[in-house]
Amino acid sequence: MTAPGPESTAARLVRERLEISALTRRAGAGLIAVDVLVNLLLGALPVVFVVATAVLLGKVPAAMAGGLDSDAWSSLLGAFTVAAVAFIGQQVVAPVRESVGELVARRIDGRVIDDVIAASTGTTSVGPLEDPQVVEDLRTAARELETWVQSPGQACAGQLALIGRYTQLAGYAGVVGAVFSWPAAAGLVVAVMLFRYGLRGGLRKYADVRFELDGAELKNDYLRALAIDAGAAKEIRIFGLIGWLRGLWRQCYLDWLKPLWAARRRIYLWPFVWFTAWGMAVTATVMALVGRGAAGPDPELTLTDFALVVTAALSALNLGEFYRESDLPTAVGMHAYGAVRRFLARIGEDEPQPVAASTAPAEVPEPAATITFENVCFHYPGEDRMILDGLDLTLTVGRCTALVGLNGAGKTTLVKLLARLYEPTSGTIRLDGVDIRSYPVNAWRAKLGVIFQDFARYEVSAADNIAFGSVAHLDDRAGVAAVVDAVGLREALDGLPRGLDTPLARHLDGGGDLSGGQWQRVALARALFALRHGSPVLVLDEPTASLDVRAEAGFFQEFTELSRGATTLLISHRFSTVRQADRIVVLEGGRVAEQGSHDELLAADGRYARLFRLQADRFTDGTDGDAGEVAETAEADPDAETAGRAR
Ligand SMILES: Nc1ncnc2c1ncn2[C@@H]1O[C@H](COP(=O)(O)OP(=O)(O)OP(=O)(O)O)[C@@H](O)[C@H]1O
Repeated sequence: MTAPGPESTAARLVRERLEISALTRRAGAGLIAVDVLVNLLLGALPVVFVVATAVLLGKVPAAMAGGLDSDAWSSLLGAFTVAAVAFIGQQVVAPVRESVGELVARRIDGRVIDDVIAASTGTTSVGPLEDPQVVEDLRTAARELETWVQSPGQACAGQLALIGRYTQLAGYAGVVGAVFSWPAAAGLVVAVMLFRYGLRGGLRKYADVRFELDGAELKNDYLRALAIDAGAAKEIRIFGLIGWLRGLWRQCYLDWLKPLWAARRRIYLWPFVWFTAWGMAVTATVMALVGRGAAGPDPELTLTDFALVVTAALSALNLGEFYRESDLPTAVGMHAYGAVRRFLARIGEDEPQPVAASTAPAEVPEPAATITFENVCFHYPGEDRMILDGLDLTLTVGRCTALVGLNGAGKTTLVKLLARLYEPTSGTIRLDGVDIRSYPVNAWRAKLGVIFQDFARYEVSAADNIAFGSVAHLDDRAGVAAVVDAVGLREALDGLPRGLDTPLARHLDGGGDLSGGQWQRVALARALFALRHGSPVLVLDEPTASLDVRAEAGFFQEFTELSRGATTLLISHRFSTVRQADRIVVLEGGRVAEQGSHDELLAADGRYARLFRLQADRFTDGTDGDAGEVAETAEADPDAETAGRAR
């Protein structure tokens, strides 16, 4: 199969317009009909006004001569009424058109946002959301959708607004053709379209350049957010990064704008001169023809006709201008929609295919004996390096398995595979002998309560933050209160303005915030809540990293009690936590290097024992007790890094 060649500009323009037309349909037939009608009206009314005004002028001499009671005066009044209605009608319809256009744009953007959200949240795997190209397309689309200025919806509304402008042009050309000459009318249309072609071509190229510089614009957005967000505010001040940040931001801003300015000069100047010259030549010819038609002893045109043709021709030529409501929104909005379409197309590409249904039921049975990783290999999409390389591991149901290993050994990656956020590159994960991929993914995930190292901190009430562990039981206040007590959060939450109902974000009305360790307890409570509502497999990635020494010491004892009967996978660098697990697994080189109980591993005197003793040596030197870090040892021996974080 040969790869498709580059698309010609004309083909791209046609394709983009067809895509936008197809998108426009999503505003709904009724709303589109109203928009088209309003645009037709807005296009016709100025033409009616021009004709009525010219007719009015032509009737003035006869009306003046005939007096107030004459038919000529009545006829004058009739023309005046038509002109007045056309004029007032324009003033009334113009804002209506704005509103209807805005409604069309918002409705379409709402649907596009729905699509984007559905696609982002609908993937089985999180892989596509970490693909740099997908992320960039999503950010580009989101930027235009959030500002509502040059969004896909605005492109649709802008395209519909052209109906008004071109109706007007057709009306003026019709007047010139009917009253004077059809070739002159055609010449006017050609002149206007030449102006428009030059202008829209320039805008299209400008939009191309703008989107080519997307990377630079996104970098600017990042630096601006970095400067004003609270997240990095502390470090920026303490490390004196303000000057660096300002300088970099200024540099990035110029790196983005300078090519844009240069392109703008290049894009607009010569095409503008070229098309304007042609447009003016055609215009001059038409006007000369009109002048000749009105001159001489036996003119083709009466005075009224002449006034009408000149006004219509000049009004038509005015339409060669930039259309504020249409040109830029269409040019940029179409690009934004291109980004949306690319995002929607790519996000589905890496989706794992379910294995053949075999004999597995749609419901996931209660784990009975084991969860096994069989010869599992895995590398992240787009990367060659194997993170897991022939991993064989058995988790015994109802027991606690601790997973240890150096930073980057692949512990969190293993959890992602267990939760089917990624699928193994090869190998299989089984529940009691059945490939977990043969179950519906959501049914499988409902069996898990996973708290990652970087667990989510939702800006909702404390109660919901916990109850999200089992969203079907969001109203179970007694259950929430029970796990709050279990993880020792009662006092901290009672101290918040609205207790359990306090939104956990200070910028929200009546909101409050928690310390890092308190947030970690919220995450633990979420896992417990999941467990109590039917998720028998608990995975805790660094559950004690932010707990104080006393809380950490009590953690395991309490948690064993609370999670009795659950299958627990515990990842920790703290050996005081790890040692109490039923089984400990050391991960190294993408495989299990050692496994056994704490005593067995110490007796085997292997890697675990060495790491543990490094910690124990520190522990027994009497200087910093259980809370001591093995910093010096870790620095001296990279192998000691795990132990260095163990307390
Ligand atoms: N989305 C990703 N894309 C590419 N590589 C990744 C991705 N996430 C993690 N990695 C890489 O995979 C390797 C294993 O990471 P993982 O987070 O599983 O390690 P870990 O054992 O949990 O480490 P730590 O103890 O520091 O938490 C690391 O080298 C990391 O850089």
